[in-house]
Amino acid sequence: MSEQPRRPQKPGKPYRRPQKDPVRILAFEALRAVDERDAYANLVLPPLLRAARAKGGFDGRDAALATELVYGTLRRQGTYDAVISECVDRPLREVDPPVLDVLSLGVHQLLGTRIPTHAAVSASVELARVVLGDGRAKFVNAVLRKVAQHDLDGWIERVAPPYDDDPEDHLAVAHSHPRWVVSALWDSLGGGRAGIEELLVADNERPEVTLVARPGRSTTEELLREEAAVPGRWSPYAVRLAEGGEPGAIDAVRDGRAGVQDEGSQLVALALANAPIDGPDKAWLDGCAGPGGKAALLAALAAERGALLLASEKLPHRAGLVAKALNGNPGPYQVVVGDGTRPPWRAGSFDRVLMDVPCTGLGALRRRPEARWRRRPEDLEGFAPLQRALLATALESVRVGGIVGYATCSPHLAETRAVVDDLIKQHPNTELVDARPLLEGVTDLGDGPDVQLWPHLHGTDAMYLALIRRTG
Ligand SMILES: C[S@@+](CC[C@H](N)C(=O)[O-])C[C@H]1O[C@@H](n2cnc3c(N)ncnc32)[C@H](O)[C@@H]1O
Repeated sequence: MSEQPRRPQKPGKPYRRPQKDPVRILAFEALRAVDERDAYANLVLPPLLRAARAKGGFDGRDAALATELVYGTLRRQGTYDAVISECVDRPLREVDPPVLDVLSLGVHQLLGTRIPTHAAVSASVELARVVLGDGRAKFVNAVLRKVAQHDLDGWIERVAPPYDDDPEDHLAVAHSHPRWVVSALWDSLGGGRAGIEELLVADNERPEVTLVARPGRSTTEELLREEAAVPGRWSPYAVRLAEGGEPGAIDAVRDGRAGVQDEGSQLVALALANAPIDGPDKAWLDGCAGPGGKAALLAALAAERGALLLASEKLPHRAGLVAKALNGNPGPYQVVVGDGTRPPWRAGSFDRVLMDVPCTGLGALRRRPEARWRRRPEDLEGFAPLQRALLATALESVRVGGIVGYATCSPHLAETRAVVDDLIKQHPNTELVDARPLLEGVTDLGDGPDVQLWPHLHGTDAMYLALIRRTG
């Protein structure tokens, strides 16, 4: 018996397994960790990259792309959220966070990299198929096709209010900073549109890696023998690493004779060390020393002068990092666990004191891509009493004629000038010292006497330094 002829089947699309792209899967995992566990990208990423490289089939270029995708997506999240909002039919808070992460990664590839449009969309859809499933991959595909209709400038024109209507909101959306941060940076920077825009642009760029050759332990000549090394801009101890230079591969860094340190931090330590004082110069204090970058430079400079550095830090594990950074210092030093608001040392016992106080870190946004979204204006209220108490300790710990450096890695006026002005008023036997001449060769330092460094003007973090002499 012959079989009844079957009705020809409609040829369905054969199922194709999603293509696993290790770079994008890793980038997605890092974003999830930052989102879900409040992790820091700069801490989450290195172990993920190490594990991927150890598994094999993941080279330096893959690592560079994964890093760019994670950092770029986080930095530009404000702009990208505004774009995605225009392309989905519900409020963003109703989009599942993992879906939003895949979309943001896709938007960054479309609007913030040179990856061709079709590759950016198809790689994102494949990623969605792997980590979200086929159904949601269709949604990702539809949204990203809408995003691909304009470039970044085109989108900014559509989603940011015109500058003339609302300058701060325009800058916030266009340059992906929270509005309150734009406002605070602008207050501190002063000036018109050009300066603040340059600053916001600089905050969105990847900072160079800068090394410090700790005096007496290494030299810039030694570091400059590295292939990727070029001289620093301002600090006589600084060497910059061009793209691709790996500090961990440098002997002097591995054995602590040199370290990774932004030039702004080097300048702060140098200015304090070089400020003129009369009388003895034997005892130096770093009252907020962890993790020890400035302490290591100060200790090396102190050693050249036969002075001792006491490095104090409240948190034991951070004091441990200080001890590691100072290990091998050619001169005398001591590391103690101590609360700077209840100092275990006698008043008036130091010739030089650094208080590099805990702060919002708004001056280091280049390095911590997610920090701008985590900080809240209320954080300032939390830091204010601690910053004042620590500066008060510094002013009491220094001897008459000695010098205090008050530093923050934030340019927010509430953490810089407001603290210094209050404390000078409360301690009549103190005076501000012009810090500018102590930053030799550094330009654009404003009216003084304190100093505010800026990423767009100096290529450094936005470090602040006030030098204060105790006069009685
Ligand atoms: C901005 S960081 C200092 C960075 C350090 N100077 C460097 O260059 O590596 C501030 C440090 O102060 C510490 N700290 C916070 N409260 C403190 C207190 N009451 N007394 C002493 N240190 C404190 C924090 O744990 C943190 O390590």
